[in-house]
Amino acid sequence: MFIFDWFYGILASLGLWQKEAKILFLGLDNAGKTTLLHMLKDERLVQHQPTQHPTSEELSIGKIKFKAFDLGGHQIARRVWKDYYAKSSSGLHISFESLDRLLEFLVTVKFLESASIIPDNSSCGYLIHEGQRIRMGSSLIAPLFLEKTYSSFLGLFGVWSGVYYTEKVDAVVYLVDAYDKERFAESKRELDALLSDEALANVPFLILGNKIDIPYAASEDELRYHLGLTNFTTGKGKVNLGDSNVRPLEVFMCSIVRKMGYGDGFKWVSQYIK
Ligand SMILES: Nc1nc2c(ncn2[C@@H]2O[C@H](COP(=O)(O)OP(=O)(O)OP(=O)(O)O)[C@@H](O)[C@H]2O)c(=O)[nH]1
Ligand SMILES: [Mg+2]
Repeated sequence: MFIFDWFYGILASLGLWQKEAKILFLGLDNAGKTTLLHMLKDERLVQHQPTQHPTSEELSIGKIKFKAFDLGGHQIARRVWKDYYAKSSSGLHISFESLDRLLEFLVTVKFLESASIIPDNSSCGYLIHEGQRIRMGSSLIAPLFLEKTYSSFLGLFGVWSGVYYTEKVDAVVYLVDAYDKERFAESKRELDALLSDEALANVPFLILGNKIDIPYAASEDELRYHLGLTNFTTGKGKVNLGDSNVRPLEVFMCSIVRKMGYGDGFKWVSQYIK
């Protein structure tokens, strides 16, 4: 079948065949995340509006599953990054008010023992189900069992606005605009926050320095230096990190529009996706 062959070809060339991978595409706005996702998806170069809402491309053919999440990089969008990698259960996205009403209802019908929204700085909340405390992220993520069991109620309440799966992340692809040197510091800050987040401990990071087709874009060494990665990358090629507890991390320079560089990056990262 044409589609199969074509898709298989792309994944195989990226070393992702027969792998079920959840990959997050992160990085500042304008770094090239959406351009990359679409290039991987249909090898087409498309001009995109800045991403306002998280989108995901879930491609699944036969045994091959490949799920990429493209989260916007502008400042407000960065606040939801965490919802995509925090170790919460699978969930669905509902609004604050609706959640309040929904929880009250579920307690009344004794589906939940108790439920409360405990707002803190990140306005996260918890609900208690079968003695377990289930955290809900900043955008209020209720667990999937609600969706499964009570989707009709949710329909009734008109609260369902989409399901987000927040199981384990297999890899993070972090894009940096190598031409936009003024924003290296900002990009470093966001990267540092991700690297030091417990929920992402040991998750492989592929750092892509994009747009090297533009003259005067930073070199790989320059980018490593400005991102503070000079002594932290784990080596290109096949490096067995085995039980060393070291997070795979490497920088690859690329130009998405010229279709170069990122393939090597994906090949590199795929060896660390189990
Ligand atoms: N010169 C050059 N421009 C690129 C390259 N990749 C992406 N761009 C351009 O960079 C701009 C931003 O690309 P997007 O893919 O929309 O960036 P994004 O990271 O998704 O941005 P947000 O959605 O705002 O987070 C677009 O104008 C792209 O055409 C590249 O390799 N070289
Ligand atoms: Mg985008």
